[in-house]
Amino acid sequence: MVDEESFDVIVLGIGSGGELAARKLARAGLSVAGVESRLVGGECPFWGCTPSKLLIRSADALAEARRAGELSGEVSVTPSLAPAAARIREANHDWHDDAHAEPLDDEGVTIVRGHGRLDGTGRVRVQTDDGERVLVGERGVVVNTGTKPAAPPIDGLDDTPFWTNRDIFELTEAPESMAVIGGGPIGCELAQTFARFGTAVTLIEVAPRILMPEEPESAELMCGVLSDDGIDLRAAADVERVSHDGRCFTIVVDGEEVVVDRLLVAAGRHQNLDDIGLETVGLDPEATTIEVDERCRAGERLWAVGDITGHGAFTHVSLYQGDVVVRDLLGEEGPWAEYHGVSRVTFTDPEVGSVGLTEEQAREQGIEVVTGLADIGRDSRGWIHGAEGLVKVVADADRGVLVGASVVAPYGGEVLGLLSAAVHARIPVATLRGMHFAYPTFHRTIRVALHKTGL
Ligand SMILES: Cc1cc2nc3c(=O)[nH]c(=O)nc-3n(C[C@H](O)[C@H](O)[C@H](O)COP(=O)(O)OP(=O)(O)OC[C@H]3O[C@@H](n4cnc5c(N)ncnc54)[C@H](O)[C@@H]3O)c2cc1C
Ligand SMILES: NC(=O)c1ccc[n+]([C@@H]2O[C@H](COP(=O)([O-])OP(=O)(O)OC[C@H]3O[C@@H](n4cnc5c(N)ncnc54)[C@H](O)[C@@H]3O)[C@@H](O)[C@H]2O)c1
Repeated sequence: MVDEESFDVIVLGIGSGGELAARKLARAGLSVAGVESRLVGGECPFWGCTPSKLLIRSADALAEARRAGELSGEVSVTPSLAPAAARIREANHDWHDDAHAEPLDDEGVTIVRGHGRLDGTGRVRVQTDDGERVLVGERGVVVNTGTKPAAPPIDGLDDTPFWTNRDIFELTEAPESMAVIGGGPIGCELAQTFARFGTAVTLIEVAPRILMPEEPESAELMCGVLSDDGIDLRAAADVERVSHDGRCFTIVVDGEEVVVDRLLVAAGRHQNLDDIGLETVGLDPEATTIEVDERCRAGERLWAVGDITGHGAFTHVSLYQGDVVVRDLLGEEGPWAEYHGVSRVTFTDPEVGSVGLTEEQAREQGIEVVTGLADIGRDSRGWIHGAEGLVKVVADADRGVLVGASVVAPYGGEVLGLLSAAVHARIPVATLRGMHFAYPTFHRTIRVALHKTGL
């Protein structure tokens, strides 16, 4: 019989939102235990956002240096992954989580290392290296178990030493050649990055286009950009078989053999829900998401945050939901979660940012849609910069507000800020059109797109 340990709140899985919630709840005076089987902080700092954005920053510098030839005179560029690799190790302390665990410890959070499973309402059973512990959360349990890379069912793949995001950030040298399976955000960001470091990249996407959830105009533009980066891009492609001969991968795509040194699989994520005891709290263990209400409640004394809730697999969504849970557990009056203005940015060059609904999604919802599309390259700042890009706005003509928008531009994620505010706060298009837009900025192209809606 294991003694039960009592706390106010148990956080099961310490990803972005769980880390934030544990810290804030402990600071507010609650007793909190956090259960973590790998590294405190989760995917984002160790195998996700931070290392990928560090690599991208270095790759962007290479691309900018190469542009000097046409703008500023000759610059010779000899790419090396070493500085980026060193910055990644510096940022994540060689994959040690002290920088995340110690601040929690300082706030009084008890960190329990091991695999946790729900064990009925308000209870978590943890398998640690030293045996089992049973934690009881008097006020409840917050689940934040996140995702792991998924391997698609491709013949032979499992028998090969393919890489995922858990491997690629440990590299100190760029491979000579690499295939990337999956043209989502991870695949596109890393395909472009490695191409700029000199790797011969083949990017393979099963869907009709890359970046499928984005506007077709954004995806089409990025298809051209990635091809200009020298990437062999194959969309609507069927990967029939993968094999490895001890040295090279052979990937059979649409009947043709692609032979490469390395293979990165970025074909989606698997939610960590199948072994966390969902059945003990009346939830379906086969489910791919945990359904939550506007307070992120998933059941009796049960909350869920992050990728597992299906409201966007982004760090900022997990953090946003973490704050909602903190407010609910502390008895505050809200604000509660809304998802009509979730923004997302794929950090390719140019960046692809979007918020809210695409045109197609808005039409599917029966909205009276009008759109405005503007070319960044034809506006002053875009022309000066030599940039390719676009702004597309999706408006509800009946209500006179934007329900979605996309930006492809240098610093597109920053340009998106204004459009995110517009969608989130339902600012009338008429008000936006009456604004001042500084000249010459990239965000000034929003003015043209708004004009084209006719609203
Ligand atoms: C390469 C890459 C780049 C990305 N770039 C961006 C980006 O630029 N911007 C952005 O917003 N998002 C980005 N993301 C997505 C982002 O990383 C996730 O959305 C973010 O980490 C939030 O995840 P989460 O809070 O759901 O949990 P996670 O970060 O997945 O953490 C969950 C934690 O729970 C632990 N855990 C799981 N099961 C158990 C269990 N049973 N017991 C104990 N512990 C458990 C795991 O070990 C993990 O530490 C990127 C992802 C990848 C892979
Ligand atoms: N900048 C960011 O915010 C950022 C960056 C990276 C990842 N993320 C998050 O992480 C999540 C996971 O990213 P991801 O890119 O791995 O997944 P994803 O699900 O977004 O994209 C995976 C892609 O792989 C393709 N695919 C699946 N099976 C395939 C096969 N057999 N052959 C070829 N292609 C195949 C899919 O059609 C899809 O386009 C994303 O949903 C995103 O929310 C965010």
